[in-house]
Amino acid sequence: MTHIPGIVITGASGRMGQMLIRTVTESDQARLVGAVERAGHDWIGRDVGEAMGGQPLGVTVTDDPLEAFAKAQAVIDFTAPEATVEFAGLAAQARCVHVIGTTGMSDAQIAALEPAARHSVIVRAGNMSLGVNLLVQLTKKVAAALDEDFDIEVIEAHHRHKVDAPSGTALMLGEAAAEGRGVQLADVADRGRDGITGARERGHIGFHAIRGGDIVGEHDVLFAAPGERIVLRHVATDRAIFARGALKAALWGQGQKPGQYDMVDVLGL
Ligand SMILES: NC(=O)C1=CN([C@@H]2O[C@H](COP(=O)(O)OP(=O)(O)OC[C@H]3O[C@@H](n4cnc5c(N)ncnc54)[C@H](OP(=O)(O)O)[C@@H]3O)[C@@H](O)[C@H]2O)C=CC1
Ligand SMILES: O=C(O)C1=N[C@H](C(=O)O)C[C@H](O)C1
Repeated sequence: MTHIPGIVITGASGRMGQMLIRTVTESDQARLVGAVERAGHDWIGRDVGEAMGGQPLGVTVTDDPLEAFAKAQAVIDFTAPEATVEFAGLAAQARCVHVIGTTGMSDAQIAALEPAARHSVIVRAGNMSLGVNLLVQLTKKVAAALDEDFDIEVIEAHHRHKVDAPSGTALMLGEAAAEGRGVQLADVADRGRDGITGARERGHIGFHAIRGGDIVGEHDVLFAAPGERIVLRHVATDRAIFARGALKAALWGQGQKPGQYDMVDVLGL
């Protein structure tokens, strides 16, 4: 009989947490075996399906991540940077695949994942959708094909609750553009403009963030030259695309060697 991996969802009450619970429970390739929230959250001790306003799912929300991870083969984690660093250590102890969708992580927080990745499989991406990961590849190609006469700007739009900017996706697209150009993003990134900024610097990559309403996630990569513009665009209208990608990553990670991977590995792009 094929083994069906057990999955724990952290940040179960969040926008992505609830979408992930629906995606895992609707899948015949995975089982929901745990739901984690922080200590003191009013969902702790309740059945997660009932807490979401639906039928019971037979999984009680816990504030003890290690106890939940010990019963699972994968953890899908769309929470907050400090929580994700803590969960990485616990997922490694439990030898679970750790799928990380959390964005806004600092360089130090990303480096703190490395010890865990010696013992477990980590799949991390600022965007788990097929469409965005394809757009990343296209951005790299277009940037490599064009010279610095084309100014590159990354424009993103998200809902009013988003706490980090630029978005993880915008940074992935900026990294891809920089790689295509053969430069380091840190040397050329201009994050937002305000006041007397001076004329645009040739070869720089600009980032701009719009926040409003319930926008799920929109990303444009603009290549603007005198006389013409190219715009590469992705529009997300349903968070299910991220949840489906994350579940795919959790299943792909089973049996892989410990280490850090991304959605390009998972999707074979
Ligand atoms: N990679 C991708 O494809 C995508 C990534 N994201 C990213 O996922 C993250 C979450 O987004 P979203 O769902 O909209 O945010 P929400 O704020 O709706 O959800 C985050 C959840 O994580 C919980 N949480 C935070 N800290 C802890 C902790 N220490 N222990 C347990 N739970 C914790 C929060 O609980 P509380 O409310 O109590 O703080 C909340 O339930 C963001 O970083 C976002 O950018 C989002 C969509 C797609
Ligand atoms: O916070 C969100 O909502 C999203 N976050 C990710 C990001 O930072 O790019 C992915 C998606 O755009 C939605």
